[in-house]
Amino acid sequence: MSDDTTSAADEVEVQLDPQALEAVIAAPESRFRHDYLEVRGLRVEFDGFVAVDGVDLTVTQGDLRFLIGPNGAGKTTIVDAITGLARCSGSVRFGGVDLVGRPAHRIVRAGVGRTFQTASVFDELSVLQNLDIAAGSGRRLPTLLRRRSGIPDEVAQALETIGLTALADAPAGVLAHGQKQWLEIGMLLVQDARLLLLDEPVAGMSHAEREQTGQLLRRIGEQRTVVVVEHDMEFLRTFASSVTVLHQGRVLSEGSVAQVQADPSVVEVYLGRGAGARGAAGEVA
Ligand SMILES: Nc1ncnc2c1ncn2[C@@H]1O[C@H](COP(=O)(O)OP(=O)(O)OP(=O)(O)O)[C@@H](O)[C@H]1O
Repeated sequence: MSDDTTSAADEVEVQLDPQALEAVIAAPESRFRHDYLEVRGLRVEFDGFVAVDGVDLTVTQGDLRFLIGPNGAGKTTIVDAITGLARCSGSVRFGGVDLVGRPAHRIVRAGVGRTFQTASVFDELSVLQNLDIAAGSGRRLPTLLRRRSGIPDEVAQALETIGLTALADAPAGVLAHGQKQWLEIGMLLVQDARLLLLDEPVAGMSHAEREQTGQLLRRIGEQRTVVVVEHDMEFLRTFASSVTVLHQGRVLSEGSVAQVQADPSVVEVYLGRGAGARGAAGEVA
C-alpha cells in the first residue's frame, strides 16, 4: 500500500464530523438507518417485590437476541416494561426515543410492537382484514369488512413475508396454530414496528412450524430489531445470534449461544435450583 493511499484515508477520517454522522443515522428517511434498543438500569417492582433489578440490554438491528432464564426470571416483565405495560424506572431508548413513562399506545407509535404468549387475532375476520385493522388504514369498519380487489402495498408485502398470501381471504379462525402466530407477526409488520418483542413465539408449534418461524424471524431481523423470549432450547441453538440469560431479575450472562453454554454461572442456575423449571438451563449446556 503506498503512502498516498494511507494519507488519503487519514484525511477522510479527519474530515468526519461525528455530530453530522449521528444526524444522518438518526434521520427517519436515511437508508443508513440503524436502530437499536438500549436499556439501562431497568427496574420493576411489584408491591415491594423487585422483579427486574437493574437490567442493561443493548440489541442492534440485525441481531436476533434471545432472552432466556428460569420461570420467574423477569423476561416477560422486561417486555412489559419496554412496551409500557409495567411501571418501571431506568432508561429504555429505541430509535433515539426515550420510552419510559410513555403510555403504551405512544410506544407503539414509536415503532415498538410485541406479541403475547397466546395469539390475539380476530378469528371471525379474514387474514387480510386482520392485517388491515392492524395497519389502521383509516377506513371505517363497514368498509374495512368489505372485500376489495386492491391490497395496500405494505399489507401485500407482509402477507408475502409471513407466507399467508394464498390464505388472505380465509378466516383467521381456520389457520393452524403456527399460521396464527405468523399472522400476529404480520400485524406488527404492517404497524411498521421496527422493534419486535416476541413472547414464546414457537410455543406449541410443530417442528416444521418452528423451523419456518425461525426462517421468518431471520428475514425480519435483517431489517428490524428482534427480541425473542423463549424456552425452546433447540430453537434457540438453531436461530439465536446472541443470548441474554436472566436470573432473579438480573442479567446472569450474555453472549453467543456457545459463550452462555460455557458460562459456569448459567450451568449452575440451570442444573441447580432452576433444574426443575420449564426450559431448565441444563438444556442449554
Ligand atoms: N403483576 C404482577 N404482580 C406481582 N408480581 C408479578 C407480576 N408480574 C410478574 N410478577 C412476578 O415477577 C417475577 C417475574 O415474572 P415474569 O413473568 O417476568 O417471569 P418470566 O421470566 O417471564 O417467567 P416465565 O418464563 O414463567 O414466563 C415473578 O416472580 C412473577 O411472579
